[in-house]
Amino acid sequence: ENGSAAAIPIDPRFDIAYVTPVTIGTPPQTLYLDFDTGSSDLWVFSSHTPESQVRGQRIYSPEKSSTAKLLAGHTWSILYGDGSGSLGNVYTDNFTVGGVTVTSQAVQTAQQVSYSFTSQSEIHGLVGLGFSTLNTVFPNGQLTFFDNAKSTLDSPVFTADLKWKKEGTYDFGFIDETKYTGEITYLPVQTDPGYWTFTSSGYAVGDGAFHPASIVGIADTGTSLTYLPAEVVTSYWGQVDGAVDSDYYGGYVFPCSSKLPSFTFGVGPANITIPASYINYAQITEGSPVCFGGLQSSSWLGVNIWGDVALKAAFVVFNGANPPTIGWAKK
Ligand SMILES: N#Cc1c(N)n[nH]c1N1CCCC1
Repeated sequence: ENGSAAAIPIDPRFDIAYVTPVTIGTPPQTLYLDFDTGSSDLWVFSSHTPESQVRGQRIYSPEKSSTAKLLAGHTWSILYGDGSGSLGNVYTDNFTVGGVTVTSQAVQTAQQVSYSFTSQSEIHGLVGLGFSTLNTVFPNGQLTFFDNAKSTLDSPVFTADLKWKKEGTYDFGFIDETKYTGEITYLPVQTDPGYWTFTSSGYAVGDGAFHPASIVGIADTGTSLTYLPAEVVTSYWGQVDGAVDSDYYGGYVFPCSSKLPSFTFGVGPANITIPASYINYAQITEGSPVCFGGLQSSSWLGVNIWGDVALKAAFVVFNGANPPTIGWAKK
């Protein structure tokens, strides 16, 4: 059975993250979760989360679900690259997204969440869509929703059609030809250690010359911005009057009134152009004349990340066949 679900920006001012409605258990409990191709744990705010750490989030209560089963002796603990994290225990239960149901999905219930999760009331947990090798459940790692659902889908794929300041969609099991233009270019994926890792063929700043390069990075729906090698972002921000790489603000900032160039990245023989508006990410604070860039350096990260700023410029196919590939199309 195939499916389709909304990817809703959690903030109307800028695309910090997207959430998607899911139902868990019997009778169904609806939560809005962050679908994240950069991790592989499905965890939720729950009746096991201390009240002091819950601030408006919906919670999953396994004790209210007749189909919930404790996965005895199993725990989990995850730390994300931005320093946020969570931990807890594990149940299996019915899990449905956009009409696709997995009857015994490992649902990781949070017993602790870090403050950055407590402070974001619109995100009720995560659905990891990375490879199951990254799952943190101990002693036995669990399968992602996609790995569990794959065999029931017409095709072992899911697609991401994220949008700038608008609602997009995640589709499961099929490729909707109405969502893109031209051809889809498929690239090989390196599945070790478990991210959707691919190699971009280069970049161009605005209408400038294309610079062939091999940029190895991960396609990560759970990261707001895009983080690329210093030489790439330096050549981009070098074209913007008043842009500086600020220690104070933790990245490239620029006068909000500046005209930004677009950014084009290569996908095999094809390319995707990120409009300048997507790179004019947000004012530092409400009403500030200083704006934060959507393109930042990856040098302190140790990995290049094609986050939402890049993904929303394309229609992206996450092909879970053997071997997996990743497809990119203009839209
Ligand atoms: N850091 C980080 C990160 C990432 N690279 N992918 N998803 C992430 N998060 C999901 C929720 C919090 C951080």
